[in-house]
Amino acid sequence: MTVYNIALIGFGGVNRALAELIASKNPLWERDLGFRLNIVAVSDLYLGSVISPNGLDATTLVESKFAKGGFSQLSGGSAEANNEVVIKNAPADIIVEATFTNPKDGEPAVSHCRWALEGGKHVVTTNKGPVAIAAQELKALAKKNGVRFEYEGSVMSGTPVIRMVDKTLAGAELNGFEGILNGTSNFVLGRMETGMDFSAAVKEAQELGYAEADPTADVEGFDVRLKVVILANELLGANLTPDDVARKGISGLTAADIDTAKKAGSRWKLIGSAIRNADGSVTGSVEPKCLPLEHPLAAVSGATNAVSLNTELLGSVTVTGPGAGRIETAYALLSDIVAIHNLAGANLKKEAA
Ligand SMILES: NC(=O)C1=CN([C@@H]2O[C@H](COP(=O)(O)OP(=O)(O)OC[C@H]3O[C@@H](n4cnc5c(N)ncnc54)[C@H](O)[C@@H]3O)[C@@H](O)[C@H]2O)C=CC1
Ligand SMILES: N[C@@H](CC=O)C(=O)O
Repeated sequence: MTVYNIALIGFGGVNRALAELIASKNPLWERDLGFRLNIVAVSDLYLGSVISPNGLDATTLVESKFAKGGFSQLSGGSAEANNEVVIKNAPADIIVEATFTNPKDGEPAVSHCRWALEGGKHVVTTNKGPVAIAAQELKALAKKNGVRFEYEGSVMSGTPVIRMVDKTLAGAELNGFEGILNGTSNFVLGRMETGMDFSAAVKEAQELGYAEADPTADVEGFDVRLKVVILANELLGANLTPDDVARKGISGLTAADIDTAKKAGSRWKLIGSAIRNADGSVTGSVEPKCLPLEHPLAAVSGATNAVSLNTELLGSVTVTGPGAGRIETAYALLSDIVAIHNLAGANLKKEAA
């Protein structure tokens, strides 16, 4: 039986959801995917950190109501989030990075990824910071150390846009994309259409686990800007940084704007896009657009995301699916681990007794 030892960095909505899945689905994964996951360490800013070489019980981790610093109660635990010690010293095959996204410089998550890859540990992450800001460096580091840096959940949560386009649209000649890439802002706009106030709608998105720790990132377009950078660099071969992408969020939209659009048979959406220019350069942008109801992105509601890919050979191909949510995003981490598992010659497989 193949067992992957994993260390969770950050134990908020997403990594907690992964632990929930581990608690209930390991037997299914063993049967259908050929591996099970064993949590050997967790580190969280609020809860502290713990290393348990034989593995922590996922159900206990999920069900215990730990107070601040509560991991100190566990054997091998500390009230401090000793991320560096955990990443470097825990006997993990895979580091699962799901701390806050820092849209400015990606830190400290970039360092978390660096420490892991330098130590020959795979990284799977839903954190957009390291991917948008340091993907080239981290991919090169992974290659040098014979491991993988995987980040499917950094765009559109568990909806497999990065891997799907990479694998199944190869050769279709992608010229650009436009999409709804932030679940929170789409959810908020939908709620405002029903008459809900902006702040109440943001609060609801936070309660549902969609929003960033600071929801300004969602409603002001910073989150979409990172996702445009990730998709443009990954799928269009661009070399954009967040500062290269023009950005405008939805906070300036009033109830009257929403109402006027509705009466005109249209709907406001926060659109992230990128196009390849005639000279080969790529331009990205984030802005609210008032779309006619017949537009393919106009009907995308709630925390659902969608991206229309403009290809030379197929025309427009639209991928749609969950764009946020705890379990949905934890699934992205699982899909990254499946990708690692499926790689021929992966040297991390361990035959348990
Ligand atoms: N929730 C969602 O729907 C999605 C989230 N993401 C990204 O996944 C990551 C995790 O998201 P959530 O779990 O929803 O966030 P969250 O805010 O619920 O949890 C983040 C956790 O990380 C911990 N943390 C923050 N900085 C830390 C540090 N330096 N060291 C150790 N722990 C630290 C916090 O204490 C918190 O428990 C974020 O980067 C987010 O942008 C990506 C796609 C979808
Ligand atoms: N806060 C983000 C979560 C996923 O990246 C969103 O709402 O889309």
